[in-house]
Amino acid sequence: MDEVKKGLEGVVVDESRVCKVDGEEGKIWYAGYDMDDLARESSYEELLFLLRNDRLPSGDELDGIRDEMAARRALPDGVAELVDREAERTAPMDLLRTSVSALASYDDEADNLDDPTDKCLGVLAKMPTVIARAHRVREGEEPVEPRDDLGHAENFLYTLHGEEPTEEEASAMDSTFILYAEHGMNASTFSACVTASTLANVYSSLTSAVGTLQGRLHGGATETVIDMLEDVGDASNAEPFVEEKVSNKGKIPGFGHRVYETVDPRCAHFRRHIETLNPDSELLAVADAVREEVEARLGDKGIFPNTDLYAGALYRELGVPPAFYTTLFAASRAAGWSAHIAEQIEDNRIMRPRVKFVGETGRGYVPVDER
Ligand SMILES: CC(=O)SCCNC(=O)CCNC(=O)[C@H](O)C(C)(C)COP(=O)(O)OP(=O)(O)OC[C@H]1O[C@@H](n2cnc3c(N)ncnc32)[C@H](O)[C@@H]1OP(=O)(O)O
Ligand SMILES: O=C([O-])CC(=O)C(=O)O
Repeated sequence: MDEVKKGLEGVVVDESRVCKVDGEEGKIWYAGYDMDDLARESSYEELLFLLRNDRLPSGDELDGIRDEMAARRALPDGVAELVDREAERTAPMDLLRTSVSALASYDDEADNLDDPTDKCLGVLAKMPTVIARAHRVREGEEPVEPRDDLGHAENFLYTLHGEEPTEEEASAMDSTFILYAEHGMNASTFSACVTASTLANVYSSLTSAVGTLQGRLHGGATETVIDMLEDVGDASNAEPFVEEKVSNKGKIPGFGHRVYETVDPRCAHFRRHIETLNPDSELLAVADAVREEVEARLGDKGIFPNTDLYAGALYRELGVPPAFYTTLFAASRAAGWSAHIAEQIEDNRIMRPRVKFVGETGRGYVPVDER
């Protein structure tokens, strides 16, 4: 009864139709569809439709969700002002979290839970706008308003850089949104579900999730990986770097996963896009060299690359500064958060685990002047 499952390892909290992660085989299925196929063939908007409706859209339905997302990209004036005011001094993930929270103030029916997915899509459409705007303000550049004739990923790069991306760049960006979109009951999704289980509004649930993704054991690893690759500097330094980490029992960012016993299947997609955009990427060479050393030393222990190993190197090729990497992970994962929030609300029971009490009882209270 009182067995403690530290880190909730192996605990099954509910049923879900959203995503199957097969950690033994290294496969991901989004609503029954192979993630590998979707990452190559699909678009983020199509995935949003799939997660919402449990089926792929017709051509008209796909146009419909694209138009709907595009129409919801603009920020309320108050949130645009918040971003403009805070972007310089506030870390991007903190600002994204605060902006998601602030969006509740501009929804007259924020607490209405009749169609949580629709409300989440309104937030999800705006997250890239917040990110691009914050980046431009930090750089001392004029914000670029979103365009409704561009897809979700293409529009993000357009608002970030002020010019339309190439087809390869837009396709790589779209892939990153798909790759990071969903991954079962990970920490940030769990956090969203705990908040949703109290019947809090979706702004609260999404804000909880953004906050949870920030940590460097979860989404924040996208940024620590880049710091590590830059510190290593050259592929020839990978061996002594990994040797030193292993002998000091240090954790190497971008490796290890609670679910995978093999390489994370998303790595290959991030990697192939880096190769397409820049076959001479030095960061890619360093990441590959570190990977080879880690697999040789820790593969027996089940330590393999996770999705974050190559993500930063790809974001770099797309011109995204490192401080914004985790915000893009959040903007992508919002798809999964939304789907799980909807499932939670549809068949809800408040989340309320227990802790095993190991403290004392019966301590006699002594008034302060007698201590
Ligand atoms: C999108 C994502 O969130 S993916 C994960 C992103 N996070 C990272 O890349 C950070 C580095 N990785 C880690 O810290 C962990 O692997 C986590 C947080 C992802 C998973 O943690 P857990 O499932 O709790 O594994 P735990 O930390 O207990 O590690 C188990 C063993 O593997 C080792 N290990 C786990 N990850 C690593 C790593 N990255 N480098 C070296 N050793 C590792 C641990 O030292 C531990 O060894 P021990 O049994 O000898 O003490
Ligand atoms: O599933 C997890 O524990 C971590 C995660 O979010 C991911 O790998 O995308």
